[in-house]
Amino acid sequence: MRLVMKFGGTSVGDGSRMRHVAELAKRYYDERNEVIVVTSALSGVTDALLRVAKEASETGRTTAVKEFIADLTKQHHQAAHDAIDMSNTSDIVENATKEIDMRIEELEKALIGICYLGELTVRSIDYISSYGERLAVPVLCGSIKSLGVRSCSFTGGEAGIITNDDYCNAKPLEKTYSLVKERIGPLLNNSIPVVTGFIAESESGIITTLGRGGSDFSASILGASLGADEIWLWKEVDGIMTTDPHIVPEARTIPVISYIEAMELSYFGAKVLHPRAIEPAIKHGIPVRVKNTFHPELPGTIVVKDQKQIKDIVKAVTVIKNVALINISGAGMVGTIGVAARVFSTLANAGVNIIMISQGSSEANISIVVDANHLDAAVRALKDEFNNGIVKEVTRDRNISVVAVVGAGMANTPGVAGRVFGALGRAGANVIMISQGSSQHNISFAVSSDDAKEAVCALHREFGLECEK
Ligand SMILES: Nc1ncnc2c1ncn2[C@@H]1O[C@H](COP(=O)(O)OP(=O)(O)O)[C@@H](O)[C@H]1O
Ligand SMILES: N[C@@H](CC(=O)OP(=O)(O)O)C(=O)O
Repeated sequence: MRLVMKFGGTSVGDGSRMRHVAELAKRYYDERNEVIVVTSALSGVTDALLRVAKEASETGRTTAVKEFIADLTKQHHQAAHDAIDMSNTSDIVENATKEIDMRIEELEKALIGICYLGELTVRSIDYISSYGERLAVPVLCGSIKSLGVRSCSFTGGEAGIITNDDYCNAKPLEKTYSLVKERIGPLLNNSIPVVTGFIAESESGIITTLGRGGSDFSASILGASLGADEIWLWKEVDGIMTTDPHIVPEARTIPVISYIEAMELSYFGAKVLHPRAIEPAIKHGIPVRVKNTFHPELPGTIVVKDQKQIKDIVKAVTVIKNVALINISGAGMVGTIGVAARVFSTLANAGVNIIMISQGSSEANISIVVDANHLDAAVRALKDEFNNGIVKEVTRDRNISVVAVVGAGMANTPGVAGRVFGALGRAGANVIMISQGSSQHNISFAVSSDDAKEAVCALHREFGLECEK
């Protein structure tokens, strides 16, 4: 089989985990599979890079940059020593360490530059955050080599992933698919190529990123380009589960799920998949498997085009935190044509990401859930736009979460909404806003963040998701 295997940040969290990942890749390679490895940054490194870049631009403190660089160097040197087997040769660890040092030197220069400039553009954010993955590849590639398997490393751009220049959320261009095939395809019969997840390159060779959590997307792009038999996303969980196991420990693994359900789950906040991760896989009909790096013997979840038999009405419950509610109200809105259009174009022009919308039939009120980071910009833009009395009030609430129940079995099954809201009522969770897409594959609603955990637990119980069927 031709397999693209992506390992997330927790899976490559340190040197001993990297070593385990290298052994896993070798095991499948030795079983006569063609294996391409995609790696994320060591867990926490992308967050740390973004934090230090922001601090550098705000405070200009070069000493803080130097301290960060010293820690990062130590962390990656240690990882290289722990991941790379030195019983045969010390060259591999020396080469990996040299590459790490070279990358870190470039990174330090860029961060010091940001200190002096005092500004951080989206292009610089992508450049800085790319170093998480660029520091991880020499370690993983070295680890695989030290196990006696040929390996070479690539950045996403070197592998052929070419995007538009929508920094921080770049989209692959069509030529990616043939370029990756041309560059990586010929290497598969006698080596395990290791490619950085998350990062790519624009047509003019500038580093771009595919958005946070974007390594899943990279794996899917590579899998689609190379006509993989399956794309395997290795994580710290047993698969796609009925809800986040960190919220409800009784969550169970979903053995089979359709593309559409998996996409809905990720749109509604299940951090297990990047929201765009399976688009290329869908387009090329490639199954995606989610597996646990630390329990490779478990089958995980397989995401397929169509599920033959749908026995569960609701497959999973998700929660999106970090959102906020805006309420736009005023008697003048009733019967005034074009208010909604003005609201949405104003928010679009302000770069606000809208998560949920609801308008009562009285037309005197529009409620919108937005990304919490966009709240201030959204309220400012709406107040500027409606300063003529049609809208009386624009209010905000930051203490909001969106909970969703997802499942293709909900379509045409009467009574699901009744059960959802009945369960929430019994749990004492106050529903602030409701939305159901016409696909009938999800019902989502906003609650106070204080009620979110209870709401998720109540729905998980109501639909029998915690017990084996
Ligand atoms: N429905 C779900 N099923 C599985 N994991 C979920 C779900 N919803 C949220 N999660 C979270 O997604 C995370 C995915 O695993 P992780 O190893 O962090 O992935 P990656 O490193 O690829 O980003 C888990 O830590 C888990 O808390
Ligand atoms: N390192 C990047 C990309 C990524 O996908 O990471 P992870 O696989 O750990 O979610 C991030 O943190 O966003």
